[in-house]
Amino acid sequence: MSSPLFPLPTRTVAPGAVHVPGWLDVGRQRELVDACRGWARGPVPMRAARLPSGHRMSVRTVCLGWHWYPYAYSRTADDVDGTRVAPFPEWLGELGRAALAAAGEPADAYDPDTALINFYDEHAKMGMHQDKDERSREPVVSLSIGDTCVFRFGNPESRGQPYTDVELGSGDLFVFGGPSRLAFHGVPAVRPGTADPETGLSSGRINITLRVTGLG
Ligand SMILES: O=C(O)CCC(=O)C(=O)O
Ligand SMILES: [Fe+2]
Repeated sequence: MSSPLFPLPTRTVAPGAVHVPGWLDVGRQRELVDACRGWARGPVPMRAARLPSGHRMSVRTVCLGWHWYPYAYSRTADDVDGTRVAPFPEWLGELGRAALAAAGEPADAYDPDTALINFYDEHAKMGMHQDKDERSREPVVSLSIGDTCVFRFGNPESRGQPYTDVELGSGDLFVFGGPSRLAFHGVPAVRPGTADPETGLSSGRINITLRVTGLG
């Protein structure tokens, strides 16, 4: 729920990894859903990225600022149609700074230059991985809207234990930086039917991550 009667407290899941439940109010979530609908239309269409194995990811993704594909960033979507990716809007950078401040992290100098917008249908998952294609080790800011998911947050050494399964609901913020910046993480399950239609997303889950690429 985005506006629970008794909001869950902020929780440090691992050093540098902070979960802030219900950070985005429903109005803000609705604005983000509308913006995501626009970004998904283009200039680069939302797509399921193809992995080096030849398989496609079950999650569909569109990017701003820099286009991510397994496993690099570029200014043009060379694995889709060669189009230049949409710019990263300044207001998302401001949202990123507000997010870090809400998580109790230093925020003033945070200047993300890319956003990955992931859409999960009820069957989509994301395997355990590190976000390591960025040259910068500035924190990742993650925002969730729609269906609740299980977010598995682990350690920088391996895909295995120790990890913590966190339920990320609509409006939740999760920040990982510092000693957890390269922690393995993934989404083993989405819980269908848990979205609040008030956000404008009646089914499925959107996840937006803001990152600093450190690329020129
Ligand atoms: O969907 C999520 O919560 C995580 C997404 C993620 O790990 C990624 O895009 O690299
Ligand atoms: Fe990730």
